[in-house]
Amino acid sequence: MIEAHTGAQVRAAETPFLERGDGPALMRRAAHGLALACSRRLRERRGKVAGARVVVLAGTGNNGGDGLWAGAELARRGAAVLAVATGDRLHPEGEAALRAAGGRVLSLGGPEGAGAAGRVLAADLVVDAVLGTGARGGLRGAAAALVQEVLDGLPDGAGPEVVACDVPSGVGADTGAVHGPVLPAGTTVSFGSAKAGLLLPPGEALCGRAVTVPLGLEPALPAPALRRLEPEDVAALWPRPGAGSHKYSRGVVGVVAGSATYPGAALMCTRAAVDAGAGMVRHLGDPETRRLVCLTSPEVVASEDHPTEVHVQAWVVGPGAVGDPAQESRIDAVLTGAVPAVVDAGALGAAARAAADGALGPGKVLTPHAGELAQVLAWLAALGVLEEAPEREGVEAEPARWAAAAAAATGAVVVLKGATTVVAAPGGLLLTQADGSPWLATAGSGDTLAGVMGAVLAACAEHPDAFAAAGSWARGENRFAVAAALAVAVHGQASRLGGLGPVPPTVLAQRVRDVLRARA
Ligand SMILES: NC(=O)C1=CN([C@@H]2O[C@H](COP(=O)(O)OP(=O)(O)OC[C@H]3O[C@@H](n4cnc5c(N)ncnc54)[C@H](OP(=O)(O)O)[C@@H]3O)[C@@H](O)[C@H]2O)[C@H](O)CC1
Ligand SMILES: [K+]
Repeated sequence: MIEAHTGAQVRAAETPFLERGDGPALMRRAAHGLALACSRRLRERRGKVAGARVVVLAGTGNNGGDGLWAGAELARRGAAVLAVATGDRLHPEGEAALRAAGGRVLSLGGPEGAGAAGRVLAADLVVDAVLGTGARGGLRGAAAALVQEVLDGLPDGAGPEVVACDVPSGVGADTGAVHGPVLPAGTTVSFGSAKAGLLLPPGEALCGRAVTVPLGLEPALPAPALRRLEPEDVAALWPRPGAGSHKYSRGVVGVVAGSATYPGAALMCTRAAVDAGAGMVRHLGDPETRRLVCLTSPEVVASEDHPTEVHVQAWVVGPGAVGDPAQESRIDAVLTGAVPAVVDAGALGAAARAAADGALGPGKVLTPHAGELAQVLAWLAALGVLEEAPEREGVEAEPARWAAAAAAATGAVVVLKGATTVVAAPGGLLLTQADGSPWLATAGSGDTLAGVMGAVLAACAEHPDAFAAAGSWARGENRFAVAAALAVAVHGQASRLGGLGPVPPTVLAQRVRDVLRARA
């Protein structure tokens, strides 16, 4: 499991060390880890550190200090190191160390400043140490202009290796928000803990591979602000049948999906629930869709019942269920009922209305993409539950903020789907997953995800401690968020199985089986 913290959390854990006078030691440790990561990149790129051209973009604070100390270490290993001071001052000890090791300093505001972009573009490696956890907003003035000039001058697919110090400057360390121009990093080396912004969209796309350097303050860190499940967590947590299991104890998934206009959504959703290992799958829908479901997935029991007439552990409602009054009535019954449910696509509007009325039942997991979440937020604002609602672009700029706002306003888990998917629980738990291939962005892959999620939700619905192996944070109501993150992770892993390429949703469902078998 990757655990990430906010800047404030790391600073709080750091305070006792600073009070004991250990600040310089912490910085030396951080800088050494940064220098090691830079040396590794240089060896990969050109075989050795000696003779490499290194530019350190150094801001005025401790982030700049880390960069300068790391630059000093690289200079001692024979690199030609130039620090570009982006502000009116530099960390004094860091600057002295760099100069003592033979490094040089150029002031961006001085006469040589005009040549700085050329020096950056000609470098083998650039350390981005302008802004860290103390940043307010993004790069400004001359520093922003320099980075923009470098971005404009970067040749396609080439240019210097960029190593970001703690966080790429301009990416919000806590939010992942991108403020102004940012130099995309190949590697981000963070200290004490990964900062939450490295695992949040849209900033994550600018962070490259993440490396964390331990500083010794880790035991003093509080519960993380954000978590991410890794493949070994998925293997450990995915619900598996025991010797005494039977189809009902493993979890029955009820699917309210499809309509005469969109029968395919029901086929993909039910197929995925079967392939993800549900004990049993029931489908409720119109006669033609039911016939097709039974033909493509004979394992599914299809009927014209109302949800109040069948017993399931979890529902999936919404995929393709539009323009059909009988389906809408079934969806309303599920939303106001006590059984957990994945609420997707056409059912999201009804969920927002139910939440505004205080009628949304417990254990609901909403699965919008950015446009759908903007719509849900607009409904919640119109119904007086939220004060403001952003456009789709606003959701994309701050996905975690708006997923969390929707979770708090509805009392449901919100799964905001994207290249990095954000899972926000109403109690504040936050997980993100970035396992999927870009080929996942295809019609029907959301129907498949909903089916997979329904299978996990059904398995944990009656077991508050289903994921307790992950820690006490995963217990109780939070298990629904863990179930959602597990489904997103497996769905993403399935999309990458066998290499990158097209993955039609029906093929994806089969690959879910393969992922689960491989992780058994
Ligand atoms: N986590 C740890 O235990 C350790 C962290 N280290 C490193 O320290 C930074 C945080 O350092 P800090 O000095 O608090 O903050 P920054 O270096 O990020 O930036 C603060 C300076 O930058 C100026 N500032 C703020 N916003 C902007 C902006 N948008 N544009 C330009 N300049 C900005 C601000 O100056 P002002 O005069 O404007 O207030 C500050 O001077 C952390 O990220 C780690 O890299 C330790 O080295 C090891 C322990
Ligand atoms: K930085």
